[in-house]
Amino acid sequence: MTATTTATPTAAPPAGRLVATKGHGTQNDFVLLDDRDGALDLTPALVRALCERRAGVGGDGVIRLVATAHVDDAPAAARAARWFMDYRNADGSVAQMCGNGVRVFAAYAQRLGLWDPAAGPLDVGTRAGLRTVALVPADVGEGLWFAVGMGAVTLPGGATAVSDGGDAHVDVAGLAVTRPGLSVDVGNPHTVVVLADGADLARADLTTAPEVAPVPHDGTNVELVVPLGEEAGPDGHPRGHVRMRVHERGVGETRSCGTGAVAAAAAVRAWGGDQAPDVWLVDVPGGTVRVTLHADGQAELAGPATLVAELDVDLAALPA
Ligand SMILES: N[C@@H](CCC[C@H](N)C(=O)O)C(=O)O
Repeated sequence: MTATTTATPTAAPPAGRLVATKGHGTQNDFVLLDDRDGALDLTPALVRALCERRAGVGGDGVIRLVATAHVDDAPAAARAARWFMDYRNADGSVAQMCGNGVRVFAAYAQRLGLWDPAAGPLDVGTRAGLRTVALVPADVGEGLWFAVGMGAVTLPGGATAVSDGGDAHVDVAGLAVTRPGLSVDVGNPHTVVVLADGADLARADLTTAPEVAPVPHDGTNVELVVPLGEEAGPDGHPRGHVRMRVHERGVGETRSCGTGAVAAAAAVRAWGGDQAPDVWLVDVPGGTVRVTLHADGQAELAGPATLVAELDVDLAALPA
């Protein structure tokens, strides 16, 4: 049951202009567009121009808020949501899901008057299915975080043991040897590689995409993780802790990836066996998020979402 409100439509911008909002979740940054009536022709070229960091607005991706009724290729499960997150990577490609993005989408829906958190969670349609967002107390710092029901997390290559490491081989520039990688599906594809320590993590060169073999059919996001051990959580139960860097499909290295954090937690728990914790803090260059892995295979991602600026974009001034 979605808790959306009936908001008055915004006035259309003048011809040649686009009203946009800039936001981020742990410094994974996005250009947000209010296209609730589905009138915008969001071409790959427009996405690339908006995301361009020097001549454009700058972002790891574009998030278009649109009524699900206007999305022809929305999966059946997403049709229960009134609003749909149409997510595009900075290179113009379409992605099924974005864990940081869906939190920022919720903050944006709230700002637009389309969601009242006091009335209940927000249902969000995505290409990976239905996602649900609610406000929760922050784990790190003050204020509120956005907690997202992320759906099922699966290991397409099967569960693995530490000694096996995974179902793929990953070659990361800057690291001497090829590492095992574990494929994790969070609605979008991930390959998680465990490293020994922070020195290895710092040494990894993510200015080029890690080479994954066998080559994933639809590409993959690659997470490099270093386990940091366990600590007691606020409820007294042990909580796992990892540090992560990520190379995102369709973008390059980013300062955070929410689906990647879920994949990292799922992989480290698979390597750790039955005794591994269900709750994980994942430190990324842009901050910290919390992942909860439920016994039924469902995951929750919690973290901050920040709206930074309202922008009046001159389309004619964007790079070609
Ligand atoms: N940064 C996002 C993931 C965005 C999509 C990804 N690059 C893909 O192509 O699958 C996140 O926070 O999950």
